[in-house]
Amino acid sequence: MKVLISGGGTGGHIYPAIAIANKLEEELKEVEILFVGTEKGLESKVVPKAGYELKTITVEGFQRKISFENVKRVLKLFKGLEDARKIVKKFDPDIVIGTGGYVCGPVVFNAAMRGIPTVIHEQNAFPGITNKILARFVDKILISFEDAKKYFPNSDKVVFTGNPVRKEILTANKNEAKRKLGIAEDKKMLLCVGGSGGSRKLNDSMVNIISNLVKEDIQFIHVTGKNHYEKFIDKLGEINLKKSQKVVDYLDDMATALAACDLVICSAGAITLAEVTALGKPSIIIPKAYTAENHQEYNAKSLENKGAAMVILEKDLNSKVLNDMIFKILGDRKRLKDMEQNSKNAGMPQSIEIIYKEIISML
Ligand SMILES: CC(=O)N[C@H]1[C@@H](OP(=O)(O)OP(=O)(O)OC[C@H]2O[C@@H](n3ccc(=O)[nH]c3=O)[C@H](O)[C@@H]2O)O[C@H](CO)[C@@H](O)[C@@H]1O
Repeated sequence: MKVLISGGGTGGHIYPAIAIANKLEEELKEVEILFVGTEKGLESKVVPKAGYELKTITVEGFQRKISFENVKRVLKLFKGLEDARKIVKKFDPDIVIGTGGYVCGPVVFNAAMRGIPTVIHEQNAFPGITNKILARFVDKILISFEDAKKYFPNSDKVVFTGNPVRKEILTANKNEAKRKLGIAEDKKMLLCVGGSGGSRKLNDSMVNIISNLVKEDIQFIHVTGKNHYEKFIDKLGEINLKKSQKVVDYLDDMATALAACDLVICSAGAITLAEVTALGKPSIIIPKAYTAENHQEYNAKSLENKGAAMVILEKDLNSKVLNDMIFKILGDRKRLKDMEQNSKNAGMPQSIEIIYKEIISML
């Protein structure tokens, strides 16, 4: 069986695609998988590292105003459509799966026009523009929040599946992970990550908190995001970190870091939250402001309402507020335990099974 998967730009579109690819490989004896992304997107690094072949096409989103840049992007879209047509024709897939991001537009559209079975997965409660357009042409729409249904008029195609989590994360074990990281099993560990690109606001607060974590001998990994790393290290200045205290630009092995930690500080990307809850981790969530329809605040509040997380809005965020919350939660065993249980209850680790069944039912 041949499966073409396309999704990209940010981790939130790429990792669900990888989770689906992993599951298809695990379940089906003979499956050939090809990814289509862009050279510029994170997928050009992440997909080959995950062991899959990636073909790239040229496509970019449009600006919300009339501009010369948009004219160039229209031309790129035509080129992207032509590249996608060639890839789909040559690979001749049995099914095409799109997980969002501009790149999957031309690929999924082309496959649908050829009569190849097509399915899209939407990670957010408020669908992205590409999925909204593709919804008219595809055979099936998989959604992760019941609320998303109202944005898709042909509701007979819509199936609620939740967000898929990679197998390596679902199967990771806390003590094993702590051993792998070479850190103490009996001491608390903090993981701080602002989505696949990092969060400048979160970095600005964390840079002042790290000296307190060092003073209190708390184990941590802080992920700055690739574009923010150098500035962060500059601002941090001379500081002696222990082996159990790390600042990195990106985590290739999220499974180990997430499994090992006792508390996560994160932004509210849908896949990050699916992973955090699949492992039942308590969290302090700082939703990124100005995301489409403010969806990160919506994601974050829904976990806070379930008692799984505490939320700090970016407008209220500063080092003191975050520092106090970290130490308050870490120092309260009962609260940590309750949040852990509530987080587990909010998780949907079975999502990948549901998605797999839906895909198979189309063949
Ligand atoms: C600013 C913005 O609009 N962000 C959107 C984007 O977020 P973003 O791309 O940040 O996506 P998520 O936070 O949902 O997921 C990030 C993914 O990257 C992985 N990861 C992250 C950092 C790292 O160092 N290593 C690593 O492996 C995480 O484990 C996770 O699998 O897509 C999400 C899903 O469509 C949306 O909900 C977010 O709102």
